[in-house]
Amino acid sequence: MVTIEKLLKDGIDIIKKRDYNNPNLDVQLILSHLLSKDKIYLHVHRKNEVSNDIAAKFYEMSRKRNEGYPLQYMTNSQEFMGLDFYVQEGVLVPRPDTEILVEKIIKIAGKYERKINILDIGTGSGAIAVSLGYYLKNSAVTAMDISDIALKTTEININKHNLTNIGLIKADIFNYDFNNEKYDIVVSNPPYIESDVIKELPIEVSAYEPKLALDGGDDGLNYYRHIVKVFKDICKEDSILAVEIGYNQREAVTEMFNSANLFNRVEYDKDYGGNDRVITGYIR
Ligand SMILES: C[S@@+](CC[C@H](N)C(=O)[O-])C[C@H]1O[C@@H](n2cnc3c(N)ncnc32)[C@H](O)[C@@H]1O
Repeated sequence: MVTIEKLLKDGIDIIKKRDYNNPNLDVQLILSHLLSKDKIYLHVHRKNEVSNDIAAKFYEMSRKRNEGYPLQYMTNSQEFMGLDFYVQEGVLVPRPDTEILVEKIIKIAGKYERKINILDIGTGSGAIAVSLGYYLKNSAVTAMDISDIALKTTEININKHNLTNIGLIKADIFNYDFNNEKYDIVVSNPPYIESDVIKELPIEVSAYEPKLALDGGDDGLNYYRHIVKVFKDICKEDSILAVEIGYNQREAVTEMFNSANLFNRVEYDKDYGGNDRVITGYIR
């Protein structure tokens, strides 16, 4: 039997410090998860012994974490918009930057008195769709993804938050017939990394997060080109299109929005690092 204190110390020795990880926090989160207790418990009960079974799992998970395996896939959890999301290998871990996009839509949608139809293209864990469904009770949200595991994960999150205003569509956005369906708001955080750049990202992302969620083609812009085209067919006379973009994509995506000859106004919102992160086009 080994104490909590010893496990935490051993874990920090196993997980080597890199630029973007935090071994001290990681070991606490791994052990909290295994013991189903919060971090404070670990500190108050440092001298408590844990079972050999848990200790073995802890060492295994610490070694995996040291190889870059994302913590969120081990704990099956990521907080987003104040809600706990179930996440698993095969879906993108929701990022804080994406909250800018969700906050933008919540602000816009608050002004509608009618029921609003929202489409989320590339829903992943359902972070955007589920948050919008949760905070906008006057919304009917359609969450679309090409990936089975993404849709399964979104369904888990819909049930976790007891929502009844979200529907799922399994579809490839490049090849889907909307059949006259129209939406008030179309939102997307599409794959937008240039194909060649993916291998340069931190190992957590490049080795373990799904390429399908990252790869935006040679220039990273394939999905935006197509989403603007699709939007033309599914918009109403006052619809809104809002997309998350990469830090250097404002100009190119603005050009696409402008060439659509559809939007009366385009707005930009910055992320916490001061980069343009969300582009929103208003037809009216
Ligand atoms: C960057 S992730 C965004 C996930 C989630 N919306 C978020 O913000 O955390 C992009 C998502 O698009 C999905 N996707 C990729 N290609 C697609 C396609 N052709 N049609 C529909 N969805 C696609 C991926 O499976 C992935 O879940």
